[in-house]
Order: sequence, then C-alpha cells, then structure tokens
Amino acid sequence: MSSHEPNPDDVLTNPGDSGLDSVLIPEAGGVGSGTEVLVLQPQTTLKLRRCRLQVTAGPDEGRSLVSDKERLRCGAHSSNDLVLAEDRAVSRHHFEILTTERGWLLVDLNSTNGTFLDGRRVERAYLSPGAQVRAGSSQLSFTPIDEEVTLEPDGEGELGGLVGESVRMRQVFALIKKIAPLDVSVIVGGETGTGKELVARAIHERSSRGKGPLVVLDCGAIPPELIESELFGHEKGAFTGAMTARPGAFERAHGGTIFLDELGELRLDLQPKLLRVLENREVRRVGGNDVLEVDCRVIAATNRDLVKEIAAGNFREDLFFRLSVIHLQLPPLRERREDIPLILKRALADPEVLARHGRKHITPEAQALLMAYDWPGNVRELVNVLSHVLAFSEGEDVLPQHLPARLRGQARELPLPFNEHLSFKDAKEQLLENFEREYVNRVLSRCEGNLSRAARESGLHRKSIERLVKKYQLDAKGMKPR
Ligand SMILES: Nc1ncnc2c1ncn2[C@@H]1O[C@H](COP(=O)(O)OP(=O)(O)OP(=O)(O)O)[C@@H](O)[C@H]1O
Repeated sequence: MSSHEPNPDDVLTNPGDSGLDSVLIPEAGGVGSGTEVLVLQPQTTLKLRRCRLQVTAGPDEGRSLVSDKERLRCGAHSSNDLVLAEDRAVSRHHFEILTTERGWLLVDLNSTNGTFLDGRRVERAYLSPGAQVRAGSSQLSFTPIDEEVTLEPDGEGELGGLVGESVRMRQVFALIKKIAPLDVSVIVGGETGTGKELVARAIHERSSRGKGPLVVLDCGAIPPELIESELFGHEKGAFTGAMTARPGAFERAHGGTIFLDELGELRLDLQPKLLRVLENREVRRVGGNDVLEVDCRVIAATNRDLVKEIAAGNFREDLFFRLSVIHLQLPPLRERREDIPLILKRALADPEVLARHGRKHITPEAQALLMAYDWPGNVRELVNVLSHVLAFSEGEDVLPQHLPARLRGQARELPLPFNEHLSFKDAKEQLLENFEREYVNRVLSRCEGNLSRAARESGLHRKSIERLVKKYQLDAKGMKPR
C-alpha cells in the first residue's frame, strides 16, 4: 500500500470529528500507528489501490489483468481472475494475492507444482513492486498501481434518492460515483438519519453488482443469540426453534452487496467470525459442515466512532482495517442547512404526496424555522416533521403554527452554541470560528461564489474573505449557479 503524503492544506482529523466528510486511507500498522484520515474537501485527491499482474513468459504470455479486488486469484480454471488456460503445469486454483494491512500477500493455494517468488518456492510472501512470480511454466510480473483521483463536487443536486446541493453533499455524490465501480469495502459513518442506507444503495446500484441482490442486515436490531445465524445461516435443528434450514445474509447476498447497518453494535466475540468470512470469502452455516463460497461486496454503516471504540476495546482493529478501505463520513443536516429547501421541495413534488395532500407551499416564515432548527434526527426527522405537517395543515400554505412546538421554541431563543466544558478562551475561539465559517459560507452562497460581491455585501475586505475561504477550505467556485 502506498504511503500518503498529506497536502499542507489538508486537515488531519479523526473520523469521528464533527461530521467532516472524510476519506480514510488506512496505513500499515493500523489505527494505532499512522492511520490517516484525510478530510475530503473540494479538489482533495482520493488514493486508490490497484495492481497489475502480467504474464511475461509461458504459454499464456501477453495476458494481463488490472484489479482493485481485495483478493485476486490466478490458475487454470475459468473462475480465476487471471486464467492461465494454456499452461498444463498450472493448478486449477494456483495462487492468490490478498490486500492486507501490511501490503500485497502472495499465497500458494496448495498448487501441485508450487508458486515461486523471485526464484524461491513460497507458501506465503509479501510482494514488492516488480516482483516476479512463477506458476507452472508461466512467469508473471506484479506491479502495484496507486491511482490518485481528484474529487471535485458533483454538478448534480441529487443521487439515488439522496438530495443535497451543499458542497459537502455534492462531494459525497462525487465520491459515490468514483468508488461504486471499485469492488472495495466501504464504511459509511454519520449520525442517525443522515442517509447512510441511501448511500449504500447508491453504491450498490452503480456497481457491477447492481443487478444482484442487496441484503440489508441491521446488526443492532437482531437479538444477540440470533445474529450468528442471521449472518451465516443455519441448518435444520442447529438450535431450538431452527425448524428449517435457512441461508444467512452473506449467502443471500452472493453476487451482490451486503449492507451491515450499525456495525458498531456487533458483539466482540462475533467480530473474528465476520473477519474470517471477509478474508476467506466462505461461510459455514450454524450447525452445518459444508463450507459455502460467497462473493459479495461489504458496505458497513455506523453512527459510532469506531476508532474510539477500538481504543476502548469494543471493536477489533483488524476488522475495522479490513472494512475501511474507504471511509465516507456523512455530514449532519445542521452543518448543511442550505440543503433543507431542496429536500422539502423534492418531498412536496413527490407524486404520492401531491395526490394525497395537493399542492402545498411552505411560507418563508415556516421555512426560516425549519432552517433554524438543529435536527438531531437529521433528514429522517425532517421528513417525519413534513409528513406530520402535511397531515395536519389545512389549505395550501404551511405556516409557523403548523410546525411542532420544538421548532418554534428553538427559534425564539436560539442558544449560543458553545461548549462550556472548554476553557473560556477555547470556547470563545471555537464559537468565533463557527460563526466565521457559517457567516462566510452563507454570504458566499448568496453571492454565488463571487468574492468581490461577497466582500461588498459583508463590508469585509476582499483579502479578508479570501483568507477566511482558505482557512475554512470553503469552495467558492462550487457555489456558482449550476
Ligand atoms: N440526503 C437525503 N436526501 C433525501 N432523503 C434523505 C437524505 N438522507 C436521508 N434521507 C431520508 O431519511 C431517512 C433516513 O435515511 P437512512 O435510513 O438512509 O439514514 P441512516 O443514516 O441509515 O439512518 P440510521 O443510522 O438511523 O439507520 C429515509 O427516509 C431517507 O429517505
């Protein structure tokens, strides 16, 4: 795996930090030593791990493969990723290359004639760039390819059910489009109701597995004693109540994607079992003897800070490492309030809503209250409030009095959002920074990213606006009308 050179303008932080969009690029040594989290800002680059395997001599000379798979198999059988069909001395499944936390691991699959690395027979060995592998009469050369992709906010204000025109959501859309075709695991973080499941669906639908199944398993909602059989399935009579055999979520997701919601709730003793499935791509049903091969992409969601959970001993670092090839953090709604009008507009234009409630209009006063509220339940809460309002408001106009009391109460006396647990100086500094960021963001959005106009309207010097834009890494360009 490549080492990541941070750009001086990048901000390094923890994935749990207040909803910053982030791409996590695990480094050798794992979470404790050197894991970097790169805050995804406009024009931030995303590093992708790929490798090339090329047959340089032997009957299949000229064949090659570029892959981003976590496990890449090579052999004579057609089910391998790289098929050496002509070489009679190659076994059906000869060797595989695994992406591990320490690098690319070459593993011989009990081949008849052995696997050789740089001339020496090996069972397991790490590959370095340019390594020469021999299988049967074939010589192969291995090259890691680290691709850097620049991610700019997407031009669209929605993607697969997700709505949002804020720079941060459009960055999320760009990231989804980029990573969907890659067959890598993803962890989606974010508070409850921020759209983690929608992200998983969008990734699945845009991947090569999109026509296959998407199996959703909520690790937090299943009784602890059933989770193992839900994940891996069970045979008839495996435990009291197992009247019939049942395939588990992994088996049902074969050829598609498994979405493990609330991964942070998964019991510690089950975590090694999950890791084993991910590494071997095989499951054994509870009470069963047969080993079943499963081929599915894993997307996991959590609203817990898994790095903190690892430090507290509640989550296994190796499992986290395995799953977090890409870590996408969704921002809470209160940090992208500018998305609220579009979410409301889309919801009101929904044909079902129109058929049931007719045309509705949210008055500017009601919209101001909706924009001022903090939405601890995020978009889910917003959608719920809207359905409540539609059910109880008569006439076309939605007025402030139609909104739940908690929204009206908060706007009357908006508390100063400071943290009293910090020292006075630090709390004041944090409050000021939040104010600066929010103020400049709003002025720039209003002025469609035009710095001179924003300077005029705010009474600030253009240089000061530029300094603040840089300090908070705001995307003035991305605020242009689309
Ligand atoms: N950006 C968005 N645009 C439109 N609707 C959204 C958006 N984000 C979430 N929603 C809606 O909010 C609700 C909750 O979304 P979802 O289940 O994906 O959230 P979640 O983060 O997985 O929640 P939880 O952590 O509680 O499982 C759904 O009704 C979904 O359609």
